[in-house]
Amino acid sequence: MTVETAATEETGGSDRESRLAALGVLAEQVRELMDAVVLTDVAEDEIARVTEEVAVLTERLRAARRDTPLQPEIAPDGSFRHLGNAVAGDCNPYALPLKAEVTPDGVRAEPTFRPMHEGPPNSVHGGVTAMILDHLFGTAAAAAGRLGMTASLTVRYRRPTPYGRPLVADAAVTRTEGRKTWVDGRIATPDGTVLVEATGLFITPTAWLPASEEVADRV
Ligand SMILES: CCCCCCCCCCCCCCCC(=O)SCCNC(=O)CCNC(=O)[C@H](O)C(C)(C)COP(=O)(O)OP(=O)(O)OC[C@H]1O[C@@H](n2cnc3c(N)ncnc32)[C@H](O)[C@@H]1OP(=O)(O)O
Repeated sequence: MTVETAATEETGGSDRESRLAALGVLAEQVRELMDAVVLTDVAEDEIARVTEEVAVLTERLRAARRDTPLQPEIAPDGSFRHLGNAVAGDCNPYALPLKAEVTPDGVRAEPTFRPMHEGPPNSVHGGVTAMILDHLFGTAAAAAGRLGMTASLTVRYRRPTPYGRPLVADAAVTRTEGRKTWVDGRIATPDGTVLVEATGLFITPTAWLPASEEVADRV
């Protein structure tokens, strides 16, 4: 795994940080746009006008483009970040973005899902909650010095997951064996009602072993 270090101030890092912050604001605005699309009830001719305007904006952004989304890197403050990631990336409109914090037991987050995550009527799609747990589990493994790829994820859906209100998610490593790491966790309401729980198996690719322990302090 190759992780670049973000540009420093001497190499124009503050300009880059400012641009990335602006991209984060754009991504958040696009999330608002996506919710507006799934909820809008405006007239058809207004939908057509908005579609034309969005097409123009899309072309403006395409005027200069990278080959891939933003890749993992060490931020100026020394922490790991992956701004283009589909779950945690501030600059990816598809991401919540999930903010995980390391706790004495593992990791914890307070995800709030959105109307655009609709699955069954009025609740969050099971694939979306599984994705969030998958990422949180990978973060728990990394924080324990066991950076890995998901080999399997078993999800148990206990209650429909609502959007529009803060929930609590946590994950912790339960067992290790060689390059294998098992992680358990859940998404629950703040009062502790479990909505989704899962168990994941993460495997550290042999090539990642040298970086694996080093990353723990950067998560
Ligand atoms: C400075 C940097 C900071 C970084 C700080 C990062 C912090 C931020 C964290 C972000 C967190 C993101 C979390 C998202 C995580 C994804 O979304 S990952 C994407 C989804 N997963 C994938 O794409 C994985 C695709 N699969 C693979 O690449 C490979 O199959 C794997 C999983 C790496 C394993 O390959 P391998 O190492 O070649 O495994 P192999 O030698 O065949 O088998 C090893 C052992 O595992 C077992 N095994 C292999 N596969 C499986 C399986 N699927 N099920 C059960 N057992 C299995 C084998 O049987 C074998 O067992 P033993 O015989 O040793 O008992």
